[in-house]
Amino acid sequence: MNADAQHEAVYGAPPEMLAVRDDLTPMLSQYADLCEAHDDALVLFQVGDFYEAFCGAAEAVARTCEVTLTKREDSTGTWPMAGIPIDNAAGYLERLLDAGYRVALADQVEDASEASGLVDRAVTQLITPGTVVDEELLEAGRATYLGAVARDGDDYGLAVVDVSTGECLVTGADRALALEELERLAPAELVVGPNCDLPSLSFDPMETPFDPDAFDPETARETLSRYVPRPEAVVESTVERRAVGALLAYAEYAQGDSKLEYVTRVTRFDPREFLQLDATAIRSLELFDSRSARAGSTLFSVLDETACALGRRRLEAWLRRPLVEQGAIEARLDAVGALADDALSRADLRDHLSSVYDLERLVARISRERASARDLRSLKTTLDRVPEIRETLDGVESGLLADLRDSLDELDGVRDHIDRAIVADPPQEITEGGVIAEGYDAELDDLRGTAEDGRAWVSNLEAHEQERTGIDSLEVGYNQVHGYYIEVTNPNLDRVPDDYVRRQTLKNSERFYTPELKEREDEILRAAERADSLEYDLFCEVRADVATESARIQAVADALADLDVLRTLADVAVANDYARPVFHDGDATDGASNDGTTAGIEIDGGRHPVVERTQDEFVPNPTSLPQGGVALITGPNMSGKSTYMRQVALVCILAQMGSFVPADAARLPVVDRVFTRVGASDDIAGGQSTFMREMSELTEILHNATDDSLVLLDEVGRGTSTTDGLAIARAATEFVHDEVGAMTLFATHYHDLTDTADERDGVFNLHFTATQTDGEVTFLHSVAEGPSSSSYGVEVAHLAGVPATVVERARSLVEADDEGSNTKPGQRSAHTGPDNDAQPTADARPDDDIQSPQDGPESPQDGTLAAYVDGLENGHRTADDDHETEPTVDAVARDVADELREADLVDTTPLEALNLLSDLKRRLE
Ligand SMILES: Nc1ncnc2c1ncn2[C@@H]1O[C@H](COP(=O)(O)OP(=O)(O)OP(=O)(O)O)[C@@H](O)[C@H]1O
Repeated sequence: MNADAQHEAVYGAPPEMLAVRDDLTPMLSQYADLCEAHDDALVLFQVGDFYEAFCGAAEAVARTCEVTLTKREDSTGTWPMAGIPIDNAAGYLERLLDAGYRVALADQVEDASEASGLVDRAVTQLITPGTVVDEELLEAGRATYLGAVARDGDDYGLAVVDVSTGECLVTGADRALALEELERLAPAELVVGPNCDLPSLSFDPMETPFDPDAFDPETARETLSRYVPRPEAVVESTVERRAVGALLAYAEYAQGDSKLEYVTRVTRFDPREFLQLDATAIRSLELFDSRSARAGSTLFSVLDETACALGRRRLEAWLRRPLVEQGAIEARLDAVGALADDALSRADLRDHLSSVYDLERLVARISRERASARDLRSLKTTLDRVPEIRETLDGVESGLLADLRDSLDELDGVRDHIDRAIVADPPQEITEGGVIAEGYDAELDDLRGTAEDGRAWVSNLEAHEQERTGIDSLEVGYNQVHGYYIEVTNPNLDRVPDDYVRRQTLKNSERFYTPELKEREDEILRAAERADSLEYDLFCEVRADVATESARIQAVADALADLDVLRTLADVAVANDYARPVFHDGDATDGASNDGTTAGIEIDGGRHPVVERTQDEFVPNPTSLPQGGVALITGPNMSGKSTYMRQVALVCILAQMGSFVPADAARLPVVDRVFTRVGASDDIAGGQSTFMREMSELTEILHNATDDSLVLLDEVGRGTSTTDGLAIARAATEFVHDEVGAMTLFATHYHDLTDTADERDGVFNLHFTATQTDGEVTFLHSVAEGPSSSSYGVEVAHLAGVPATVVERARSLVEADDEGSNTKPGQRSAHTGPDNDAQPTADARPDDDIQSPQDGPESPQDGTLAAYVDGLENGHRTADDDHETEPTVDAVARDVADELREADLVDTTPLEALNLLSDLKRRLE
């Protein structure tokens, strides 16, 4: 989409114009200059009411915006041209952005009527996915980030800014963590520093080339010092400083090389201060985006009862970044609890917050000098709510709510100022008067008085002149071109007095003025014009004055956002019957845990917050997952395994973001990370090798999970042959149990895997079942202890109405397989086949010996999964695994390789070569 080749003809001055540079008309010459100066964007050039583009850029605009490609002809040539109307440019700009273009708006910066010759034009704004500030191009409830990444050896710095609100975040981490954070923040546009070497990302940011010098440590310090007094106090390393410095430098450049006044806080965070959710987990738990077409089928949409855009963005941030500090989590839970218990305050808060405007964006517009008088009034309306909100919070018992109430600065000065200065219902335009309230400025009142007196004199003039001249039909009127006039019809012209001066002749009448009328007119116009321009100046002064309070207003915005989220979480908890989770510190004596293991996740009557909304009757299920425990979950397709696993993860995430949870009760540890690996068939990776993806996600988990992590494995190993799949699944289970110690839920169709529970204390089986009632298959959706019956799949096939002959044949195959098989892990056995008989997939392939990629001489002999699988297959890992290894692909491959090595290609005819190849291939297969 963002093809450079495509942009070559679009960005920069059109070569055909440069060829006749000296002969171009002044306007096109100005266009070419601006294109040259902004050769990293498509220049849209204001000509009156249109933005125009020429040559290659015109073709791109015409194609992308579906507008007509016309041409401009002059003495130097014929130039392809396309234009978009300025009045509704937003929709067109959006299309250009979506098509991957960066756009520079070259506006007329002087009044065309005052210009002597060519109107001055300048690029006033660069519009790119990460720098858009126009309301129409922004999603109200979502932060749009611009990001920058810098690298120093193994350390990465990452910074993002939301240019529409001024929120600026910076962090530093090793490569893996930084990439994870980058995925989580998913900036719309990314400035990548030298040598960063980023892999392909799961989202699709516009990568922006920018001056590498901006990443220089000293330059970055200088940039950052424009925003914070002591850069060293904000960031923790040079690489963080380089990232945030370059980021701000680019944002300034995009906003016309000026400081971003509304960036009043640069906040550093450590990813480890939050529950880490990588992009895979965010996606597979469907926190924000759902793979299902059903509306409202994400966790965010279930929670989103926010009353204002501030709250909506904050809710998203909290859900993306649940906490790990128990005190902070409890503070949020206390606040949610207090509001949940107080329906009246909750309703009042909702009411007040729903009339709160998007303060963060308002303040940014005010600082950027783009706010209108209406924006200032919106600010006032919002601030008017603050005392009421404070009052509502007076009676509510919670430390956090009390703190938030205290930080709600009433900003009386700002409110009064706006109230005194700006009329109650100002016009959208700020240059045409009617904006400043009466009594605010004496000079303005005088000027308005003069204009008013003049108009009053004119309105009396008609009667006065009718009486003086005796012409009853005489009229006094006004038009834009000629100003005030006295109109006399032709039959009365003989009675016109001598002081009437002819102004205009019409068909049936003449228009006149008198010297006094002219004088009054000049007076009125002078006063009105002067008043308009004074109003504009006064308005700018008020706006600038309000801008000096940006930081205080942003602090109010911050508190309102938090309040809206806490109120929302309370609403959701009450409406959906959620319970307050209790956190324990992992001590078994602290309760709940049964058999001496350390207490882990204990949930009574847990529900999936999203699925329960779409289901007539959702069956709640308990969870008891000790710390370090691995639950192997079996059961037929559609029985509820994935839903169950996800609901456990969602309960943990909700709890750590400070929300009540969909359960009767929950006792939880604070988890440090949630990992998910969902099965190949569920994977949206599409054409890529899903197995490779599955394995790299598994590797990621096994490397990074800790004993405080929650791991969901859904059908791991399904992407390859049954033998390898089962071996990998077993190895992964053992590894995660023996080496990692993470709380793990593993849904599997490999029935053989359930044996692992006999070998390891911390591994246990759970299962889901189905029954048949009146010929209908019913999934009970309730979890039970122990493994699912191994032949269950065939029974489900039967229940599902698969023809009897097929079911019988399947049964006899299972029995035959049972009799003739080993039960060694890694080999097909009676139960080895995935028990998801209702779903004939790749799993149903006959047994084969495709070697797992981890095998072979290069296998690392360390504590990795690869080594583990290797060990298993070679019989060294498990004490009771004393079977001979089946003839493996190793031996065949070695033979084939030897034969290839020995083949004398010089003396081989093409036919012989083909035969050899075919033979080797057959043996390998
Ligand atoms: N506890 C429950 N109560 C009611 N309905 C449920 C419950 N759990 C799941 N369901 C319903 O069953 C459907 C299938 O559930 P789920 O995808 O979890 O099954 P599964 O066992 O993981 O299937 P597969 O093995 O094919 O992935 C869900 O979409 C939901 O409609």
